[in-house]
Amino acid sequence: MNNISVLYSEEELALSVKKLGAEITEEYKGKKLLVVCVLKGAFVFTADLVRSIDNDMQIAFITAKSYVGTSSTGNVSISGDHDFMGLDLREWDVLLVEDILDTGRTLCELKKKFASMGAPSVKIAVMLDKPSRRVADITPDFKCYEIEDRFVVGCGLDYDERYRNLPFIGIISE
Ligand SMILES: O=P(O)(O)OC[C@H]1O[C@H](OP(=O)(O)OP(=O)(O)O)[C@H](O)[C@@H]1O
Ligand code: HPA
Ligand SMILES: [Mg+2]
Repeated sequence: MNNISVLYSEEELALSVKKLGAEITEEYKGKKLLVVCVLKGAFVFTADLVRSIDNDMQIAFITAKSYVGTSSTGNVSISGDHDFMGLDLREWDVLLVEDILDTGRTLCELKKKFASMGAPSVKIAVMLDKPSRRVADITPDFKCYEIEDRFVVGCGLDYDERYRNLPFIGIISE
């Protein structure tokens, strides 16, 4: 059994997400916003964040996977609906929503992909940023928290597919 200690409680996270939502609302006033949720990890954060953004928007989903246990394989596999509901990406300002920016490999790949489809802007919103582990040159445009190099779980984040349902962000130790 793993030990999990609370890093951010459900209550503090909710406040932080609301604040971020207000910031994003300002940024996208008058723009055509396409929010892209990066599955699986971002499903909880996206559901909370979009309800704190007071703009017209559409929401799409894409799947990206590169971790086994606590290790990045270094190989990001992207799958899912690449048609984006038939939208012409050249008309949409894209906001990629992620649970965590760690080495940066996942978001680097995704940013390139959406830019290559002609989106006028591709920005990044993350719940957690772990800059000390970065190998790709990428920074978040919007973030709730910057964290140290610890493996975290909860609110969508998993350890071998477990703990995504925890309502808080926790640090796991074996
Ligand atoms: O910055 P990086 O080092 O690329 O790490 C961040 C990515 O890793 C996790 O996804 P994972 O590959 O574990 O898949 P999951 O979303 O299904 O959990 C997390 O949800 C991010 O998508
Ligand atoms: O700290 C983490 N926890 C869960 N998944 C992750 N994917 C990258 N970093 C992490
Ligand atoms: Mg993920």
